[in-house]
Amino acid sequence: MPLIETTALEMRYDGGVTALADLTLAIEAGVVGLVGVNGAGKTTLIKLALGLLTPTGGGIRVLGLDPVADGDRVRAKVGYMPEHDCLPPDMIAAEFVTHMARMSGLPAAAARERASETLRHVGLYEERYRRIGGYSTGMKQRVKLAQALVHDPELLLLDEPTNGLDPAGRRAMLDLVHRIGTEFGVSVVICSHLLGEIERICTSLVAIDAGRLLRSASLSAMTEHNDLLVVEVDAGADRLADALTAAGLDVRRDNRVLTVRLGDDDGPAYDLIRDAVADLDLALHRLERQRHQVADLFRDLPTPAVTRV
Ligand SMILES: Nc1ncnc2c1ncn2[C@@H]1O[C@H](COP(=O)(O)OP(=O)(O)OP(=O)(O)O)[C@@H](O)[C@H]1O
Repeated sequence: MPLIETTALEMRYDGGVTALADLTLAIEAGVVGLVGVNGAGKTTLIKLALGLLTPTGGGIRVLGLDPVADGDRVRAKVGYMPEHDCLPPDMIAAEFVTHMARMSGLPAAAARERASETLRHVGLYEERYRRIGGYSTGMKQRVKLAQALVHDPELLLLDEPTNGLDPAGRRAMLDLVHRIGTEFGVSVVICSHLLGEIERICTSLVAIDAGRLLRSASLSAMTEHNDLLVVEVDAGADRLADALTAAGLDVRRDNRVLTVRLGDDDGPAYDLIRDAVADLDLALHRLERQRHQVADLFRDLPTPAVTRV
């Protein structure tokens, strides 16, 4: 069952802005990147998935449920980390996250225990009794993540979780999201306008632009090797390219890096490269099968539909 499935989904706001138009997609379990420039319609889709907005056309199902008719049941199974600042500055983090756990229906003692545990998971255990107003942006983002996780959801919806963070903070937040997706077995939809930033932690990507689906692709194919070998030498790449071409291989050279197309039988290419490198007495830096690039999937999208970093 897809996590989120939409059929000809349309959302027109009062005032005439069409945020989503004829959007049909299926988001499968895993860590899914929902990418698109600011204004593409990502937040609108998240709000529709949570039952916070009612579509003006088409349909949406989340974990098999209809968020319009069954919003409470959907929200019990889904954690939501909003993009905007929404934390009470005068509250202590442990109290706030406990409160959110209580709101989700946990009894008082279980809520306190679960809040501590969740704050530990997001790296705020030592700081949990401090006022949120005194936290750094990175710590606030972690509190937002903790309140989304505290009721043990099946699906997490994260709206631009790296917003406002410096590069190290962004990496740390994405590593944390990746751990949640892989170690805790929670599916995650992570919205971002930066494809290049989130692609490394995602199992699939969905790109939208102006409320329409541009591309949806699993990244499993991206982790597969293609049929090219990459060979990098310190110096003498031109001589190596000549020698390999003379030996019958299909070789391209870009400075010190050669790409060699493997035939049906890989063996001879490896042997020929090894022998040529030895004969020419070159320093070999790299010899590996090339992988597909995620960017290849999105290369032909109209710019600036997806921002790359
Ligand atoms: N409450 C609203 N009333 C009217 N228009 C809205 C409302 N909320 C969003 N919009 C418009 O709908 C479109 C999609 O906005 P949305 O916030 O869903 O995009 P987004 O991809 O999440 O971008 P961002 O990351 O900047 O929030 C935009 O043109 C936006 O201005």
